[in-house]
Amino acid sequence: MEIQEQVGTVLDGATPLNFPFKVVKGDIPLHEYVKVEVGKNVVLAEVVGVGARNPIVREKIATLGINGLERYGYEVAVAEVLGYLEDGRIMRPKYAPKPNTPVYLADTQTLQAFYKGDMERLPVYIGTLIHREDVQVPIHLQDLSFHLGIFAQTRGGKSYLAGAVMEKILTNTNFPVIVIDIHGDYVMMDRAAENDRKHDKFNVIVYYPPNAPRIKGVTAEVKDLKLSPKQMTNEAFLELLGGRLGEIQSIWIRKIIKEFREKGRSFGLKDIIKEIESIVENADKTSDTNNKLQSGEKKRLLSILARLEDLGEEIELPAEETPVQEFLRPKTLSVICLRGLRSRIQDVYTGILIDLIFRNQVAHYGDLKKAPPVFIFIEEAHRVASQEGGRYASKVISTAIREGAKFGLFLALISQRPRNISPDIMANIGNYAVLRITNAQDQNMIESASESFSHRLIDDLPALNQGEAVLVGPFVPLPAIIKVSKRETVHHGVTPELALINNKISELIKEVRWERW
Ligand SMILES: Nc1ncnc2c1ncn2[C@@H]1O[C@H](COP(=O)(O)OP(=O)(O)OP(=O)(O)O)[C@@H](O)[C@H]1O
Repeated sequence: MEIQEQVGTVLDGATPLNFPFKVVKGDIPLHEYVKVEVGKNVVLAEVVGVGARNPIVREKIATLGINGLERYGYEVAVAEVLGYLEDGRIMRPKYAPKPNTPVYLADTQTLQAFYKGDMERLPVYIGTLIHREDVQVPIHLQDLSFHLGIFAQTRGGKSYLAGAVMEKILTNTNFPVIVIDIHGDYVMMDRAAENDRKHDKFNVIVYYPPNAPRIKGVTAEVKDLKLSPKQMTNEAFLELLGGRLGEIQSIWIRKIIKEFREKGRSFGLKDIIKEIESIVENADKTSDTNNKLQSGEKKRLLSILARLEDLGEEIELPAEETPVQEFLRPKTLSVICLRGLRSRIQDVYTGILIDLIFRNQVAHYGDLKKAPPVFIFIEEAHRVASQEGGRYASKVISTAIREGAKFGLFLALISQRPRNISPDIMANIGNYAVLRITNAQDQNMIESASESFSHRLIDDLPALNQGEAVLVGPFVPLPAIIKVSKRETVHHGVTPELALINNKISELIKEVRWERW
């Protein structure tokens, strides 16, 4: 049994929601947890305001420089009531604590009882309370059915935290995880952080589109990501071509793709190019005027051809396909590495993959081999789920986030600009892991999208340090500010250490001079 440490006394003006108290011992930092008796219940509260008072030191007196007045000073804190426990459930009190009631520091045991993982809801632990490194905060994977938003400004620690959630899912459950990796932050997750050697906790497969630049030093299994035009919707294929196609041009493309589909054969980008070339050639050769192309028509086909050839220079769309169920193997992380591709291509790839997985989950719902529950993490979500309506990826994500959870599709959107995410998509995010954010528009977007994100928590966001996050939503027993624990696997998004690199370059320069000499 821990000894109760009184740190304050409740002052006048308490309500069931919050209460001021005079600090009687030590310094109480913001976000410290205290407990107080209300009736028969022990109520937990979080310190949300701290201030120093001294009734003697008024402005006039302060200028006189009188010694010894400090002893009349004291501190006052304000605590926000979190609740009390009844049969393991957190209840809100209906009464205020009485003035003059002692306020105690919440001991580890009490705090851990509030932040208790419910085994039925699959708890995993990614961090500890910021002032209490001995109190683990659970997040319940079951409640990721309300999806997750991971938001922070650049270098705030988003991908570090996302990787922590992924490694916990993969280590503690059999579910597959897919990450759309725009910057190559997750490609080293097959290695243990402690010794940089391969671990055997889960499998990691890194997929690159053919022709996409590859990252050096990857030790995970590497495969080609083969997406064929046959797997794509017409809309996705047209968006890959970029820019605005004329109506008749898109009718041509739809017609050609339809004919390929009807033949039931696999086909790639090259086959579509060949088909158009042969239409133009045959029309040129024929003497039958009915089969000749009008000059406008020929121009249109040639312009489509040029667009297809340009696309072929950027990416290869083979006739072969990577079967979507390959990404759904148990305990496997599929890293879809799109680093180095143009953002338009990255966005369409993201849309195609989410669409394929969503359709697979719907088609094979209930078949645990073909369509197990899957967690999908999407980087740069402000681009692919942006509010500039009508874009393919955004439409696909909007459908997946609205309807996917029923079919075992749990999404995590990662972004440094939540203000650009479509409000329709934001409205479907129930859980938040938010790190440091100073931009007011981003803060407003989060506050207006989330019922559980109080204004008080929003005010805390600019003051967070790197690696500190506010967790809010049904996936945590109570809102919490945590320090994200050290990663178990290697994070490839580490900020380059300039001093170290500079020294290495100096050595290289020395070596070159020595050789010349
Ligand atoms: N909890 C943590 N403990 C230790 N280091 C951390 C932690 N969180 C983040 N970092 C470090 O901070 C740096 C930035 O983190 P991270 O790559 O996750 O940022 P990000 O928000 O994804 O950045 P970007 O927007 O540039 O992709 C990295 O060097 C990472 O190793």
